[in-house]
Amino acid sequence: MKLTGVELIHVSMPLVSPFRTSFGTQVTRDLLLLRVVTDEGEGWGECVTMPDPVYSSEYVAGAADVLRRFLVPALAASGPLDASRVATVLAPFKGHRMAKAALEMGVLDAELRAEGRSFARELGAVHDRVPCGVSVGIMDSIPALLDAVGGYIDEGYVRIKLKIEPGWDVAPVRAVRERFGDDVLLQVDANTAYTLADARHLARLDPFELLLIEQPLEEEDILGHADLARQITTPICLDESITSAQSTAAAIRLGACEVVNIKPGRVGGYLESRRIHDVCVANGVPVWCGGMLETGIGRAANVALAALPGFTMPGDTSASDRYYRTDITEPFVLDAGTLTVPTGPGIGVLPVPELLAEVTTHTEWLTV
Ligand SMILES: CC(=O)N[C@@H](Cc1ccc2ccccc2c1)C(=O)O
Ligand SMILES: [Mg+2]
Repeated sequence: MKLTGVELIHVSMPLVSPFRTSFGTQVTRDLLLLRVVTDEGEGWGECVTMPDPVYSSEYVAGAADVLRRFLVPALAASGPLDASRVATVLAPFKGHRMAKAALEMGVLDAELRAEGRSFARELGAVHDRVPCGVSVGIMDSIPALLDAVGGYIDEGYVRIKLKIEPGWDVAPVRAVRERFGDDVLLQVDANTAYTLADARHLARLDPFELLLIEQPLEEEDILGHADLARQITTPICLDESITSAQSTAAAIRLGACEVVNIKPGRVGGYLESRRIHDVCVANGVPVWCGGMLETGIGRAANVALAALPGFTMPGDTSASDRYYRTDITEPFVLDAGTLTVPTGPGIGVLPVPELLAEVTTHTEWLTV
């Protein structure tokens, strides 16, 4: 398979409602899609960067630049395309895992479509459908939060995740427990908003029997999470800190996490995601699939990944309408709390051209 070129497609999609986290409030999702064109057909990749480097160090314009000047030229110069070699070809360029993940995803999709093989089969999926959780933002009031949570439970979501930050943590968790009871699967995500000095405060969440607390401390603070784990009983899950199979093994060995959130964009792709899954399974650490408000393109691949055996906890693979009134692919619709794993070649979905055109702000063709 030979690379003909890559089209960068900048997309801006309005969110159905503002999504507030400890790092800010989003009202639209501005992201980058890659259309990888080869002599044997096309493949699609989704770059999950945000416009600003507030979730991680990557951001949309930076990803476009590193793809344009370094990653795509290197891939083009590396000879015949082979998805299993993309990470090696791109390794000389440090970091930029979300940009690398998008390019590898596009090559893998093209390769698998040409072979008539699905992501699910390539990655080793063992389920036909995956149970879905939902991520609930920080709200203006407790009543508003309870309305939102009640709505998601009515829609069938099997797990509720609440975004928290200092000043919005114990009270919302207590209110959800009091309203919806102890049987609701409930977890929280701080997106690095706390420090080890908050340990005693975070221990006040212990009585609420949460499944986990996600990324309470900053990305680099692996030892801090290990120290925190000795001061609270709520299991710690890492998100931003998990960047590779190697860093996952280190975090587990250091006692920094009991659960892992796997996000293909954050770790450099779906192949590294499978390696992280394997490391976690070997260590008895449950994993779940995180979300970056992907379009149906990334969502399709995430649902396939979430069907691997070690994904034993519901992830943030929510339905398309959690974030978008209109997705750019056929929408993913919740069915009895689950999403169905795509079975078609590659990621199994394609953008609907007129829907993609409506949300495309600009495109750039990278010749090779
Ligand atoms: C579903 C979920 O909570 N995702 C991320 C945080 C997040 C939140 C908001 C976002 C807005 C635009 C792009 C990416 C975003 C990622 C997380 O688990 O930490
Ligand atoms: Mg998170």
